[in-house]
Amino acid sequence: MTTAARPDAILPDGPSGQRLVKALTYTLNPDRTLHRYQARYGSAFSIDAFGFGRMVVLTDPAEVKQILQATQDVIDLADIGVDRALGHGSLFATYGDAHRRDRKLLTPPLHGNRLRAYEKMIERAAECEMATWPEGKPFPALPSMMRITLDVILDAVFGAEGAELEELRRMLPPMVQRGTLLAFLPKFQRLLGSHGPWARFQRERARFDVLMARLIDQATPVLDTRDDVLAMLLQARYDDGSPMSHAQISDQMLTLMAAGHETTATTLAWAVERIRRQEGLSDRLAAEVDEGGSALRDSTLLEVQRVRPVVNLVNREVRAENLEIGRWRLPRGTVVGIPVGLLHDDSNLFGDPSTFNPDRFVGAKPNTYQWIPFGGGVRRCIGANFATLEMNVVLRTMFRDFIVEPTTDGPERRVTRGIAAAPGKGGMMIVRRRN
Ligand code: HEM
Repeated sequence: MTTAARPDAILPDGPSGQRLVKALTYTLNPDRTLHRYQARYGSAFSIDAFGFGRMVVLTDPAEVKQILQATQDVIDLADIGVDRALGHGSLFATYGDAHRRDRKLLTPPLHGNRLRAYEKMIERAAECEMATWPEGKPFPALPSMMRITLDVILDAVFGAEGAELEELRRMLPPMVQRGTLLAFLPKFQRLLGSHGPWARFQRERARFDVLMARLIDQATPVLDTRDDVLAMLLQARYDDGSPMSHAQISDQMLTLMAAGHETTATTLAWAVERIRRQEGLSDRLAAEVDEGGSALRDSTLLEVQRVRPVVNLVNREVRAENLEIGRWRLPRGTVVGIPVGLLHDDSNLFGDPSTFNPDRFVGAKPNTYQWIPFGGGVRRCIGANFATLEMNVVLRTMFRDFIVEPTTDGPERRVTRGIAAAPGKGGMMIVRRRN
């Protein structure tokens, strides 16, 4: 235990020495590093991480629950300058009351009955991509899933068509990847001046705003005929009757794309990777589709996200003068990390945690503060229901039309891409069309 910075602070111990080296070690292999520190320091430790600086990592389920349940004046998302990439209006760059107000407007288009409107469209996007799949030859699932989830977002969220659709489809994935890197590594922003990645990102962002202005102009006269998220946001009103500004809407649309595209596609690639390694599972999932059921598919998705969460760490920053939590006293400004994988690996929470067992969730709902691939509390992923529906429809379409061949290959290792931790080979798959 150390008492650091402020004399009244009580922070957990952690590795000392070269901070840059430690941060790099964590970035290159977050899973192994976090497991190692947990074995060495116990349920709480302090580490260095790019973008966050010194961070207190908590893995005790009671402490994690306390963090996720706390109000936003006590602890909120860490401010790591995400606005540089996503804009000041982004849900990731607003806090407290401003965040609550914006979240209230963004929630309806991504929940409840609205989701049903997207189901057919998701199925069409999946069918279109799957029509290109080769039979009997290995190929990685990830690029294919990335194309499906991109098309779904551009349709369901942006309502994009024609020339704008084509341009957004081309520009958004590399732009978001550059933006994420620059948000986490602000020093790169000065690199190479007007020829560097930051200048390029700014040009792309300006072009994105032009395209958004066009999409808004196209949508405005026909709002009542549209059911995409953009059209709903244009009609949404704050409690005082005012609308969201177009600049804010542009920031939110980029945010939804950045948060929802790669995460959903990567989880689907893991689903393929895990399912192929579980004897008989592929056949059981296909039989369930034929019978019109979904219990095993739902449960498989929950279990894939337990054993292979694509977001490694949920972060918060203490806003209160002091936060007393368990043995610790965390002063204002302390960044707290909740390592999703370590919680999911806790044998007190999940029996035989290292075994992939899709049946464990059949007929059993996971605990919201223990199964946390979507984070938790007032900051829980706003797209969780949308992503769950999308993943479900993609798997249903896949098992309806294809036999997914099992494999005896070893597990693919986790590699961190821009935002998500992906299977190292992209989730290799071999399929045959069902007749
Ligand atoms: C499997 C897919 C997905 C995963 C694993 C995932 C995971 C996460 C996680 C871990 C967080 C942080 C939660 C926290 O701090 O407690 C988050 C936040 C967020 N996600 Fe997702 N997400 C996914 C899909 C989506 C989709 C499809 C969208 C939108 C269409 C989306 C939009 C957002 C937004 C806007 C936030 C910020 C919420 C806020 O701060 O209030 N996500 N997501």
